[in-house]
Formats: sequence, C-alpha cells, structure tokens
Amino acid sequence: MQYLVARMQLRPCTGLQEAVMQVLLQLLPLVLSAAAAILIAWRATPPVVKARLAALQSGIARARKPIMLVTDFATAHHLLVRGSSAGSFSNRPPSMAPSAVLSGRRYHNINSAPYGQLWRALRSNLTSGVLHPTRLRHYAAARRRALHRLAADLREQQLADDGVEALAAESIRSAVFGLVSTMCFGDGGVDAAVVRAMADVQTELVLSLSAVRTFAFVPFLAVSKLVYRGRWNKLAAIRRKQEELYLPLIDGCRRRRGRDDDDSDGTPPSYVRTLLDLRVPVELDGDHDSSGGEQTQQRRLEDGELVGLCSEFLGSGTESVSAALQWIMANLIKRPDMQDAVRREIDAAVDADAEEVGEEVLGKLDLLNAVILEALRLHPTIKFGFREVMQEDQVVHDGHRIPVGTKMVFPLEALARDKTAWDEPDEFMPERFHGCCAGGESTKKLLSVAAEMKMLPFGGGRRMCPAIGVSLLHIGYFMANLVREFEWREAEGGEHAGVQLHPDATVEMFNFMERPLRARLVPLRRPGGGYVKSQVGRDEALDCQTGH
Ligand code: HEM
Repeated sequence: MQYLVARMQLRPCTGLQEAVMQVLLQLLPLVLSAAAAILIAWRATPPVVKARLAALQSGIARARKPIMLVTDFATAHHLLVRGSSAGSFSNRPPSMAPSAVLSGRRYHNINSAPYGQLWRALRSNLTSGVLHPTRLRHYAAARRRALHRLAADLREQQLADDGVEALAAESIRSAVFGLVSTMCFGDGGVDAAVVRAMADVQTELVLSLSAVRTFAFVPFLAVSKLVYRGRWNKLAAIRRKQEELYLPLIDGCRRRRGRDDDDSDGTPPSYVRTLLDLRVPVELDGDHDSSGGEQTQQRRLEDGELVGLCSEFLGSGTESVSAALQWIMANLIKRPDMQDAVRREIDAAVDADAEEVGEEVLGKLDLLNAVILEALRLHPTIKFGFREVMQEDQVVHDGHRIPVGTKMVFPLEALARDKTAWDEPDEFMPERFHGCCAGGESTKKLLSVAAEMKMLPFGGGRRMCPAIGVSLLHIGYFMANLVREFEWREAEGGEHAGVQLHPDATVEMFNFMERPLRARLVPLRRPGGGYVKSQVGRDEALDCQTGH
C-alpha cells in the first residue's frame, strides 16, 4: 500500500495519508454497492417519478438563478420581439396561474404552458376558434345585450336612490363579465345568478393572487403547503367553487355538442365547445418543446384543465378590459375638453336617432381610438411581462450572453413612460396619437407603434397577448356608447369624491385604480334613442362611485 501510493506520487506516504487510504479501501465495497443499488433503483423508477425529480432539481436550480429587470424600452422591445439568436426566448418562468400552481403544474392554461406543442395547440384554438374576426361577429348580439344592461343599470342606480353612490365600476365589470361568460359557455345557457357567483369567485381569485405567489416558485411545494396551510386552503376553496360552478356548465356544453352545429344556425361558438373538440399532443418529454418533430399521440383535455382554461378566459377577458375602461373614463373626467371632442366625433359619425354607436363605426373614430391607445400606454392593465432564458436560447445583451435560467421582468408601465421615447410621458395626451387611428386600423397601428419601440401594453413576441382585436373591440364599443349616453363628471363633495389616477399597489398582476372612481353621470339620451332636451340637464346628475 505504502509502495503503491509512493510510486504514484513518486514520494513516500506519510502516516496520515496511509491511514486515509486504509479507511477509503475499507469503504470502497460499501460505496460501490450503494452506487449499484442507486443505479438499479433509478432504472426501476417509474418515468413519472423521474420527471418529478427532474422538475424538482430544475426548480431548485431556477430558484437560484438571477432576475433581471429590463427598464429601457429599446432593449425590452429587442428582447421580446426579436428574441434570441438561437431558441425562441418564449418561455415564462413557472407561471403564477392558479390552476397550474394548485395542480402542482399538472394542469396548464395558455399563460402557464411552457413554450411547446401543448401551448401552440391551446393558443391556436383560442385565436382561430373564438377570437378570429369571423368568429367574433357571432357575438354582436351578446355585446349589444351587455351594453344595454350596462346603460340600464347606470340609469336605474340614478332612479333607485338619488344621491346614493352608485358603483359604476361594478356595473362595467359585471357587463364585461356577462359578455365574456357568454363567449365562454355559450349563448343563453347561463343563469344570471350563476354569472354573478362566477364573477364573485373571480374577484376572490384576483384578490388572492399574492397568496398564489407564495406557492408559485417554491421548490418544495409540500413543505410550503404545510407552512402556509391557511393560504393554501383558501386557494383550494376558491378552486373548488370554480369547479362547482364551471363543471355543470361544461357538462351542458358537452351534452349540447352532439345536437348543435355552431356555424350552421348562427349560434355563437362557445370557447368551451372548441376546447371539447380539441385534441392536444401528449407531452412526451418534460417541461418544454424538446421534441422538435411531429407529435402523433393526442389526447382530450381533462376536466381540471378545462376549469383552468375557463378561469383564464373569464379572468383575462374581464379584468384587463374593464380596468382599461375605468382608466379611460377616469382620464376623460379629468379632461372634459377631450370628452366633449370624442362625443362630437361620435355625433358626427352616428345618426342622432341611432340606438347605439355600432361596431362598424368604431374604426372611423380617430380620436376615440387615440384615447384608448393613450390610456393603454399610461395604464397598461397587466403590470409585467415575464420571460425565462432557456438552455436552447442564446440571449445576448451588450455583447454578453445572459445566463440560462435568468428570469427577465418587463415592467410594462415604466417602459411606456420612457422619457427617451415620449414627450411628457406622464401626461394623458391622446393628441400624440391623433391622426393615427382612422380607417379601422387601430390594431395594426398599435402593433406598428410597438414596432417603433414605444409601448407594449399587450407584451411582445410569440407570447404576446392573443386578444388584441377583441380587447380593442370591447373597449371601443363600450367606451363610445358610455360617452354618448352620459356626460361623465367629477363627483362633488367629500375628500374621497374626486378622481385620483393612482394604481392600486396591493393588487398583483392587474393594474387597477387605487381609489374607487366617483363620477357624476348626466344622462344625455332617452332610453331607446334620441337626445334628452337639455344635454346639460344638471338636475339629472347622478353621483356615481366606481370600484373594483
Ligand atoms: C386591455 C386588454 C388586455 C391587455 C392589456 C392584455 C395584456 C396582456 C399581456 C401584457 C400579456 C403578456 C404578454 C407577454 O408576455 O408578452 C397577455 C397575455 C395573454 N392574454 Fe391578454 N390582455 C388583454 C386582454 C385579453 C383578453 C380579452 C384575453 C382573452 C379573451 C386575453 C388572453 C391572454 C392570454 C391567453 C395570454 C397568454 C398568451 C401566451 O402566453 O401565449 N387577454 N395579455
């Protein structure tokens, strides 16, 4: 032994070295048999357990990776839109989507799905099956009904109790929620009480997003569930309520599926119906798109996935659009000259006796669209975009490769207030978009403004929001008609009366207004059409409070 070591090292061993070698030799059989046992056990381990262990390992690795905040617009745009030189740079860090978190990332929606075949199938189903302009046309009647309910609701609040504050934001949100739930579950099938219950659960979910964050990025979910048992139970209860409400409606769509043909009788194609018809690829390999080739094995979506996808559709479809509408009306209250100008533009384009501002007119309203774009620039309703650098991406910034696993955060509001891109970036100045939006081109225009590197309210690149067209349609349609129906004014009296354009820092993800918006609404038109005699009938003022 002494000889051997001495020969290898070409010098004699000390007593200590020899003792260490003796111990190692004693342990060697033990180490070898342990290694053999681990190898045998690993071979016998079911693939699902192996995948869990790999996910755990990558979770731990991810948790240790750096976070980069991108605050300069040109860099943000370059990274999001051009991506990387090799991969797609289209993955998000493990998402905060509640359905994904609560299911231990078994159920994904579009937002949470890793970039790959499942994500592609889900996203393309949404864009072609529901959000395509030819499909959106089917919902015109539902939009009209939602608008009429909203206008009637605002008027009723005036009649019900003069002087009592009315929650206009609540009215806006329920109108948008009602419309989106019709798109989700189909026309006429959903009871009004169920719609209200679903809207309430959605509110609970939004207010619990900070609790979701507690569990979103932890490597040891089981331990965190024990430590934060209260929070976990609350989230699980919300999810149970969603299941109780959505699953009977999903089953109803399933039963009707055999009977209806959406396209033949003009019935709107519900989102759930498209999901029931959808086949998604079986994920063969881990987290992301590693197959690179054709997937042949396909499966239907499970009930748990359907619940998560409905929750995503209802949440994204409602919160962003109704928040945008509230920011717009609040800004128009602060700029009465702009509000009048928008109204004059509408009046010039729409017959005085017309019951409503029709959707076909929206594209011609340059100033109206300029107001929408400016409000989305100043108050993008989603606060952040997120990406994660994957192994296959080669994201280079300033000549340096950004390490794999880096989480990149894009603060959308700060980016759109970049002083190098905009004059007076903190001011509400729709004039800056004046002349850009006539001819029904606002969607395209928004994208080209983004291409000029100035704003990203819908994010950018392959994971950009897939619903820009429907969002601009819903916002434009409701806004045009709300401006035509009422004069929106600052509420009087009390220190909490005035409009404050501050965001609510306590809400995660969505950009809501901090203080419920109070407004005096002066009805300008008779229900069913025609202007009231005095458009400035101050007696008809309605104190209105909006909140979320
Ligand atoms: C004012 C309205 C809206 C705004 C400002 C908005 C904004 C955004 C933003 C910033 C993102 C992240 C993009 C990125 O990471 O690059 C996003 C993603 C998404 N939005 Fe919207 N959104 C709006 C309305 C909607 C509506 C109405 C729906 C559905 C009906 C929707 C569905 C989605 C989905 C599914 C994603 C995930 C896309 C993916 O990962 O591929 N959004 N949205």
